[in-house]
Amino acid sequence: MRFAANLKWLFTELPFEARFDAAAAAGFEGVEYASPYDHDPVKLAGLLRAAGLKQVLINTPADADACRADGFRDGFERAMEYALALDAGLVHVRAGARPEGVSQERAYARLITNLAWAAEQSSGGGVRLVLEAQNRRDNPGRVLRTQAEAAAIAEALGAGHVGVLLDLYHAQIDEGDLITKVRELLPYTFHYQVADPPGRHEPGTGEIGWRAVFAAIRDSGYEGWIGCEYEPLRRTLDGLGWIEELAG
Ligand SMILES: O=C(O)[C@@H](O)C(=O)CO
Ligand SMILES: [Mg+2]
Repeated sequence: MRFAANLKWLFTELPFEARFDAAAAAGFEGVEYASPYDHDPVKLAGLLRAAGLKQVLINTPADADACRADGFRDGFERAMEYALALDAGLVHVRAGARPEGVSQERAYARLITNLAWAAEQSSGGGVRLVLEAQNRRDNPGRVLRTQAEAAAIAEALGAGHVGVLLDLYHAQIDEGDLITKVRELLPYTFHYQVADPPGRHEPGTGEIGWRAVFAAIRDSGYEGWIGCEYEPLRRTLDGLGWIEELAG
């Protein structure tokens, strides 16, 4: 299994630019971070190259949620520019939270319309899009509510390059039954992220049975990356033993 360091969450003991080398020195071959937009893409590409790292995933900009009527298209185009500059294979298209005064049904319809447009814009370009259903406790008002909804949208769009980011932290909080999800969502799962609830720290610090879950991922034949998107309990390096212990 291939683990990517999420540089928004890991190695925060260091300034952002220094996290690339730190991740590579710790043995990571890939990195992800939600928002590259405060940085020059050429500079980011140089940091990746110098550290010998692959950029695995970025998000669409935080002010361009796909459930909104305004701003999405410009934000998506910006995300695609960064994805191409960084050679990022995956763009997480943020579904976002229902705008005030807008019904769930209307926001959901807007999400589908925007995603259909984004799927068409990005078809044949080598960048794949993923949808992440986030838990309702941390994300009140979120429009994409379940892992099954995310998979159903990917299926309905039928684009082939739109799939699911199965974040096991969110999935555990709202739904549980993770091993079934790993197996049933495999055709749609382009990316995983991991953290252990309730604290969102390293796997092994909370309630998930990680040995069985990682064994299910391995047995499923999943070949993508697993993003480490957790808040280290102490220093990042001190907490990396779970990779060998639970997923080795
Ligand atoms: O799970 C999360 O919070 C992230 O993957 C994210 O993309 C936040 O928008
Ligand atoms: Mg996530």
